[in-house]
Amino acid sequence: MESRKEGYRGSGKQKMVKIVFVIGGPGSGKGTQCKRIAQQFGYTHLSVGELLRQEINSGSETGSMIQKIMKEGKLVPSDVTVRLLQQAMRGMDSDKFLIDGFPRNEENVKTFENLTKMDPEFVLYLDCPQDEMERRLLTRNEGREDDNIETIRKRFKVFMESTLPAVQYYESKGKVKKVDAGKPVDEVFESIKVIFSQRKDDKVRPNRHNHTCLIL
Ligand SMILES: Nc1ncnc2c1ncn2[C@@H]1O[C@H](COP(=O)(O)OP(=O)(O)O)[C@@H](O)[C@H]1O
Ligand SMILES: Nc1ccn([C@@H]2O[C@H](COP(=O)(O)OP(=O)(O)O)[C@@H](O)[C@H]2O)c(=O)n1
Ligand SMILES: [Mg+2]
Repeated sequence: MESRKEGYRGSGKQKMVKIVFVIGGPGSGKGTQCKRIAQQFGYTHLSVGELLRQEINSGSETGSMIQKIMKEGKLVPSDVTVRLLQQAMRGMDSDKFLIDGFPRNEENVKTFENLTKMDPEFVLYLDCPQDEMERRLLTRNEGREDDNIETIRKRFKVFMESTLPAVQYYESKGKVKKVDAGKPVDEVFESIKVIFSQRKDDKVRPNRHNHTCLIL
């Protein structure tokens, strides 16, 4: 399917943007691969988890609500998440967004559709065995409150019960590109490169100013 830019009207201003969602279990390598994709193909990388952590660090009331939910490995209400995402997209002078860690459930999907009237170009699904994801998270060492074995297990459960149905929704629309994310980083990126290189808009190497990863 040819890529198609969507009108983004959330702020009153019209902005033509293209979005790709990156979904995968906790520790599947979303952040790692998104950085590379952003650099090589000129996308702006937005990590929804990082946006939520920024809100926690701002000390707002919403932030303390988010912190409790994250610690439990649960999902933040979609209106909060999508609002943060919209704000971040509005603030960036970019027309290609790689949205990492979103959607996480069907409510995320519906809220995004309702508020932005946009559809992703496609959904990159990083498929990784759970024991490998667990190993990676336990050695990630980013000081995250949710990277402990108890919360990790809860996050796996949420992934199976809530996120996989969202993947299935996009599968039914023919929008999912799945890669085996259990392999070493470079090998996973090789598979991802094939997917992005096949797309007309992404073939051309981006200009250098487009390489920014906004949040990470
Ligand atoms: N393919 C891979 N093989 C081994 N380790 C990986 C791989 N991809 C990522 N990692 C490491 O695993 C941890 C989780 O990766 P990350 O990109 O943060 O995943 P996610 O954003 O999906 O939770 C990090 O420490 C990262 O360096
Ligand atoms: N769409 C999203 C994304 C993240 N989150 C919350 O943020 C946490 C961390 O998300 P993340 O994407 O940074 O986690 P990783 O998969 O990168 O390990 C999740 O476990 C949820 O609590 C959410 O509620 N909704
Ligand atoms: Mg991540």
